[in-house]
Amino acid sequence: MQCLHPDLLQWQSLTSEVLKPERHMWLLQKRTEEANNLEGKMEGQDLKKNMSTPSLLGLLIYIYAFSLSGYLPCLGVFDLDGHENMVKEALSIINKHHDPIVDERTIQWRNGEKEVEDILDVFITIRDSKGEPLLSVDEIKAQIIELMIFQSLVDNPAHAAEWAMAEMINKPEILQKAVEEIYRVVGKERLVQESNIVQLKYVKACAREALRLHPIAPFNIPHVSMADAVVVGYLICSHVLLSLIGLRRNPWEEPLRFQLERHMNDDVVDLAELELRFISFSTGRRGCPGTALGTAMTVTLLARLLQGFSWSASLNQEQTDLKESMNDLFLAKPLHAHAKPRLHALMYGD
Ligand code: HEM
Repeated sequence: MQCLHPDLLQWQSLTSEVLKPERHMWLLQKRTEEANNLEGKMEGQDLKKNMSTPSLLGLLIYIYAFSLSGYLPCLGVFDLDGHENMVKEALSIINKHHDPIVDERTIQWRNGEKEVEDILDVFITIRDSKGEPLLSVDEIKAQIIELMIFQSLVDNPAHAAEWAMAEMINKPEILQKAVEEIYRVVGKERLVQESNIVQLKYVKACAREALRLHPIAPFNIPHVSMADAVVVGYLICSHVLLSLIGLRRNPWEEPLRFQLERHMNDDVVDLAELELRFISFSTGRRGCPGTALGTAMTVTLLARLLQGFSWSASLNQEQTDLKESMNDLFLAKPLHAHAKPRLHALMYGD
């Protein structure tokens, strides 16, 4: 039985094509190069230096922001809260940065100078059942922004790793155990690889606990179930949004404590939580298709930060400040911590 809107079916087949397991493996080499660059560039660098990133993060705020015209559409033309203007401004900055890359790449394909090397190439070359390009150039540009904002790809792994680090620096015994696990499994002579993730149970529990305690947004992407459903014993009526903040608290003891034991009893520790005792990647038909990629990025980032550096609160502070921002669920102030390299200099590249 086909019960999905054709546009949704197209969107789902597109995302499953772009994020299918073969592609995940195919892009491993590129992710490893990026991770290696990060290790080398860590000291003193601003990791959010891409000029379009602040605009993307700004857009995330407006996905959930209260807007009067959302309730009284007739007021939409007045843009009373200024959201429309701010979203337009942010989109124009993002487009200025991304459009030339898409345009140049499309020309390379037209001139036959290119082969499939990354997800942008996949978007350009993907065909429909008649062999025609599935997406126009404008649709490709829209898809890329969509992938970056709507799926929070741009910051979900960094958000989880930043919160995990902030929590762990305040709990040196946890930090120490995670580092010991990394040295036991991987050692000091080579950097953590994605293939090690399966053995890094304790590090994964740290990332999982960060995802539980610090979701990136207060509500799930506006997906609702069409019929009543039971989630962790709670009846959720149809058309109700799940609150990520509520779920991080309800089924847990001492829910606001960063406590790893709650995850260590399972034989396998995964970042995905299929029983929805909290929401990391969610589940079901609209669950995150980037679970494998999101897990790989989050755990590798966290593990490499722990492997490569000794961490402490920034100078003159005993603890990191764990206050949440007033406007969103990010740290009120970006994490500033003291990182001292502890591997051989050759491990940090040039
Ligand atoms: C730590 C990393 C990530 C987390 C925590 C995460 C979490 C989520 C969540 C909670 C949803 C909503 C599910 C729902 O409403 O039921 C979602 C949707 C989605 N995510 Fe992720 N995600 C992550 C990384 C990624 C990555 C790396 C990609 C792709 C490159 C991705 C692609 C998507 C897509 C395409 C959807 C929409 C699915 C749909 O609408 O059917 N995500 N993600």
